[in-house]
Amino acid sequence: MNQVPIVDFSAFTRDDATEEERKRTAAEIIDAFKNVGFLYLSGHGVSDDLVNETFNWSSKLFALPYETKMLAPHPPDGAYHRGYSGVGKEKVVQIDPIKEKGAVTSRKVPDVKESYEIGNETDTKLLNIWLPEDALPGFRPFMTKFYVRMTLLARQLLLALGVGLSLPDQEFLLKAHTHERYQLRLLHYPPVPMKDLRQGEKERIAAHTDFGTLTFLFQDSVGGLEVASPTDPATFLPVTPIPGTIVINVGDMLQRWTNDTFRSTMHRVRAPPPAEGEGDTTMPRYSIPFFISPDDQTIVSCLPGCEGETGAKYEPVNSREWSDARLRATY
Ligand SMILES: O=C(O)CCC(=O)C(=O)O
Ligand SMILES: [Fe+2]
Repeated sequence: MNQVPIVDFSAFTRDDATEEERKRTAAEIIDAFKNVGFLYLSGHGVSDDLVNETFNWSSKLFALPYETKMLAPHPPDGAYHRGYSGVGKEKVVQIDPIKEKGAVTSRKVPDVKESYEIGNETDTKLLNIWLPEDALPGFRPFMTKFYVRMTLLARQLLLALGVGLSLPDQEFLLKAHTHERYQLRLLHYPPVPMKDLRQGEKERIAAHTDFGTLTFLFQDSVGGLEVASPTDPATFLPVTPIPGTIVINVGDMLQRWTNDTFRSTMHRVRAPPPAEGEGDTTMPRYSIPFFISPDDQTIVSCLPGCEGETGAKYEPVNSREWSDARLRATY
């Protein structure tokens, strides 16, 4: 059974949506984030054509020769998360998001993936690292357009959270994300021997939590994404691709903001489910996460209404200092 719920977002965003419908949809999102930390969003308004086109650009990018991709190299500083990283460059490690006392697992086995990171084109501090235009003509304007489209969806989701959490200012979270210093990530997991993935000798992406506010993830039809079970965190459940949906999950920052009311759930990418006539090697897999994080220097402290019986569990933290420390640990 698929335990990750599907939420139809059109009942929140439709022009003629009633107050009742908006509240009900927001409540469904809150429930999913409390119980699982993941949901599938349907009715999100990002057209299939646009998503398909984005995947097409992504496969064109990764099909370029390595030397060409390296014309837009990710800087050595992990906190400058822009540009291209080749297979084996990034090693996802899990850091305790709560205690911040360093790595929980000391795993430093490289993931079998390559990635390309894109930020806000209007950001004057963290500039994007693009390929020369003639290496892949049209890529930059397209990705810039897609990025902007995703910021619109992020705004609607942040507003829905304000409604669902009954925040005194429903736009509170929206207002903490005005600079839109988000991150669009193109991921390519090249083919690997099936047995390596099945036996856990290699991973496409090791178990981790995301560290921002929310992640919006588009995945192709290959499969392999797994999420820790809400009832037994040692067991991972498949997040089977559902066409037309976006997988959305809570990041560590939002878990902390909500005083652990929401769950920032561990997830990973392993072997796709066994397929008939499968060979010795997995299919390549492409996915496109879009990460949203608060504005720099946002002080993240318990949201009103999330105190519960214990009161605020955590000291306020500065969002930028916190996430830079995590990013650096990944490189
Ligand atoms: O490729 C995927 O499906 C997941 C990617 C992911 O979890 C991440 O980039 O943080
Ligand atoms: Fe992730």
